[in-house]
Amino acid sequence: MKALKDILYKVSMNAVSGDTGISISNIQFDSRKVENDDVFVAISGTQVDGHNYIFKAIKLGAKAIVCENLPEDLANGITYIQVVNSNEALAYMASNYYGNPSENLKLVGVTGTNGKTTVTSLLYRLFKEAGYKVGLLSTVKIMVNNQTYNATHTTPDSLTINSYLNEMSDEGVEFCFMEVSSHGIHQSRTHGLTFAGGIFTNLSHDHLDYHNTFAEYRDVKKQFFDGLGKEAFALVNIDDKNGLVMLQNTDAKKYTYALKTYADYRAQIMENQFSGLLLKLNGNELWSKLIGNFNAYNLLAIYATSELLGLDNHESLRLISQLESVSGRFEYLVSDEKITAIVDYAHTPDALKNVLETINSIRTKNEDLITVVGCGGDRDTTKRPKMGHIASALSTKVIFTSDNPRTEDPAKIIEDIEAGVEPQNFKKTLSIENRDQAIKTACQMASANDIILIAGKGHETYQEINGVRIDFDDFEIVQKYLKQLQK
Ligand SMILES: CC(=O)N[C@H]1[C@@H](OP(=O)(O)OP(=O)(O)OC[C@H]2O[C@@H](n3ccc(=O)[nH]c3=O)[C@H](O)[C@@H]2O)O[C@H](CO)[C@@H](O)[C@@H]1O[C@H](C)C(=O)N[C@@H](C)C(=O)N[C@H](CCC(=O)O)C(=O)O
Ligand SMILES: Nc1ncnc2c1ncn2[C@@H]1O[C@H](COP(=O)(O)OP(=O)(O)OP(=O)(O)O)[C@@H](O)[C@H]1O
Ligand SMILES: N[C@H](CCC[C@H](N)C(=O)O)C(=O)O
Ligand SMILES: [Mg+2]
Repeated sequence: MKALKDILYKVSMNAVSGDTGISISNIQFDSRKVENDDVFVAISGTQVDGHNYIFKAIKLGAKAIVCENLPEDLANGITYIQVVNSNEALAYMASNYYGNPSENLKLVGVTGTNGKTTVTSLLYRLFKEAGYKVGLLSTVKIMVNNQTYNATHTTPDSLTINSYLNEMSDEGVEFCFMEVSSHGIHQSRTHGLTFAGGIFTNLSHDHLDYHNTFAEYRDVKKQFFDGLGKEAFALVNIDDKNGLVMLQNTDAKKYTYALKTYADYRAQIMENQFSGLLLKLNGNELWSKLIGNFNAYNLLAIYATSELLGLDNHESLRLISQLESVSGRFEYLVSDEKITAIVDYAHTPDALKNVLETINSIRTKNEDLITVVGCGGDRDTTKRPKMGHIASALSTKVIFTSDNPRTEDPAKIIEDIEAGVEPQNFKKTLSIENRDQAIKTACQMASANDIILIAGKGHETYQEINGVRIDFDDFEIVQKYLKQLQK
């Protein structure tokens, strides 16, 4: 049991009714999880308003209610706290409840449209190899040093974040790298955390269903940097024009990285091949097994962060050169018949363009590039034609297929993608709704030295159709068909 008034430290309150001296058991923001002596935080969401469940929470045993709007009839014996912002209140309460664990370790947040999983996961591995206890909160998985947990979100809710940070702190974890999504910032999931640093990778088209306009999306990302303290560092990619925007109002120490312009951390690409990248990085040579220009940015961010966190430069260059690609990010295999299959999580127009340009820059013109791609349902519909346009313009052949349709009709999603194909590229495209069959067809179409790119789902091991997740793994499927089709 914990004292409610201690949990409310820093929470901005408008009114209090009842006793805040009471002890509470747990914090809940979902009425369905409430048990005796809990405090229920009512949040107005995108689907329903948590305020409608206050009475239900009380029936299940809630002793205290935190809400933005007080109900008309206040129940006897219940403490009501009216707050300015329920999401922010929840974030402070979660942090207080777990003893402010973000202060016990060096927490680094990575934000941007693409590259967050790559940068956080590789930083996790780098610092582990350097001998530290490390934590990771990422799209792919959560790590508390050596313990693995499944991830449900890129940035979990504030209670979950603080619970993992608490476990990390108990384990003696010194560094934690976490992805900070725009949804996470907007819903204050990271509010009140003490960050040792923040990294901005890039900004391009995504999530415009949620944020309405690109400017709104950018400003949400900027809020993360506005919230950093003066002891923290803010490290931004200034080849992206939004990099400097992120630094405009931050108190943090400012650092920049770039390939194309002068910056604190800069690199030149000396070689870019299928076997990896050779970079000149702040005067040092760095060989990496990672592939593609965009990974040069990720490597720069990783190197800069390791220096800002105090790692020896030569040691970190040595360790970075040993890092392998992250699961589902440019993961590839070469079949006995010399067909290369690449599985990549590119699910935004920019990521797809980067990955296709990378493949085109390292393949010879007589090899075909066959792309299999779809778009997720219940997500930004405006990125669909853009992805259709890019895939058909930059590949020799394209098969449009289903991604995670969620509650949408996959055929309709494919139509949206096809709408972006320019007439001269029509003949390169075909559509096969069944993703398994689409991958099989790509394997049948390919001959020796051709490259198959399967984009959009990367590490995912499921396909979500109408709320049900069926087993589905792009990598396993392409591996299976390439083997089966061996002559
Ligand atoms: C659009 C979105 O971000 N939604 C998140 C949000 O849910 P919501 O606002 O829709 O919640 P709601 O259903 O309207 O309910 C409002 C409140 O009423 C409560 N409630 C509801 C029903 C009930 O019976 N009782 C009750 O108390 C709910 O617990 C909630 O507190 O808050 C929930 C709790 O934190 C999240 O789980 C949920 O993530 C959904 C599942 C989701 O799919 N989110 C995706 C879009 C997301 O967050 N993605 C980002 C980024 C991905 C990227 O960058 O590529 C991520 O960080 O993962
Ligand atoms: N720095 C980068 N710039 C542009 N594209 C990138 C970069 N890094 C990775 N990508 C591309 O974006 C895809 C997704 O990368 P990654 O998973 O690291 O991004 P993310 O920001 O974590 O995405 P999400 O928003 O889904 O969590 C990769 O598979 C690759 O195609
Ligand atoms: N974090 C991203 C992942 C998209 C992956 C893609 N496979 C899809 O399902 O749309 C999102 O939730 O928008
Ligand atoms: Mg991610």
